[in-house]
Amino acid sequence: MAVVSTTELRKNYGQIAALKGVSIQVEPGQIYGLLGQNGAGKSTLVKILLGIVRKTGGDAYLLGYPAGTTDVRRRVGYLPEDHQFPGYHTARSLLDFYGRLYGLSRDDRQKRIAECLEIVGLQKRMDYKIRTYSKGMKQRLGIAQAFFHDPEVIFLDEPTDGVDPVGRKEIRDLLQQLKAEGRTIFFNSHLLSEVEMISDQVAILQKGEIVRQGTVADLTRQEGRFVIGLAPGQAFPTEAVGKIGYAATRSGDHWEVVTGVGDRGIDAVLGLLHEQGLSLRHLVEKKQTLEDVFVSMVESAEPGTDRRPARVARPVAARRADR
Ligand SMILES: Nc1ncnc2c1ncn2[C@@H]1O[C@H](COP(=O)(O)OP(=O)(O)OP(=O)(O)O)[C@@H](O)[C@H]1O
Repeated sequence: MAVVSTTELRKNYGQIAALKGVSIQVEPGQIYGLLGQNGAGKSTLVKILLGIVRKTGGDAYLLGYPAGTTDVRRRVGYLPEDHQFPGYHTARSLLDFYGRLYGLSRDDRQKRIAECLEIVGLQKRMDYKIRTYSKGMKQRLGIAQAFFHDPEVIFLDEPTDGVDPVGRKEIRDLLQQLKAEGRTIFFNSHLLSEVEMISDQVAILQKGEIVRQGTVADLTRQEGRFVIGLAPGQAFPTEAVGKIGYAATRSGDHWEVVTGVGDRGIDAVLGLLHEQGLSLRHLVEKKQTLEDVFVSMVESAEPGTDRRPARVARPVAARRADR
């Protein structure tokens, strides 16, 4: 059973169509990365799944139940974007507070606090006030809060936002650890290299629509392009390769050979190199980065149109109706 399943999910905020028929599936034990520009609808999708915002149409299921089902929330952890834990709390007192909300006994809370803070590497600072924590420490504490009650699925909104490269690596390792424990991780991020490094599945959301989804390998593959390197001093037989119907261009110390999409493959070129007594030192199918894929997806959008419009204060009744 899919952990998250949406079909033709739609959400309108008044005139604004935030989601225009989104269909996604997240399988158990995956790290699922949701990408999109500001205002693409990422938070809206997560908020519908968590029952914070009501859908306008379509279907949304979380752990097999309609999104928003109260009992399912116990099985879910959530780290919101820009969380602001009160600075007067310590890591220990904050998790104790959440433990009481979850209805854990005093003994269970003490045990779980020690375990969780050890996992996120905050045990030595657990009695310091949160206001003395760095951004990376606050994010790690936020993640500890999200998995404190041992949830099956964890939603993380920009978990590495504002964190330095070392802190980001620590958070990536932490997410891998949570995945190794069998949890499903659903996260939003603007940091495409992060998403590329840890996600099993990725979806790109643009103006309320999923424009690409698949594994990182699927999304970044450039079918029909190979990069070849020969032993030092050997010249690539561009002309001979051209005669058998392949275009080759030099790129630094390597040559890029276009085979085109289909069954043709690169074998004929390799055979020719062999016949000519050349020695192959490097051969890979060319890949693009997730950033290349993402930029090519969104560059067709008119500049600025995907930006979140300035919020205008609206009557309370209208805002309630949007929920
Ligand atoms: N409560 C609301 N009332 C009216 N419009 C809203 C509301 N919340 C979001 N929107 C609009 O819905 C669209 C999607 O917003 P959403 O916050 O889901 O995008 P996002 O991808 O999470 O953006 P960001 O990366 O900036 O957090 C935007 O056009 C936004 O202005």
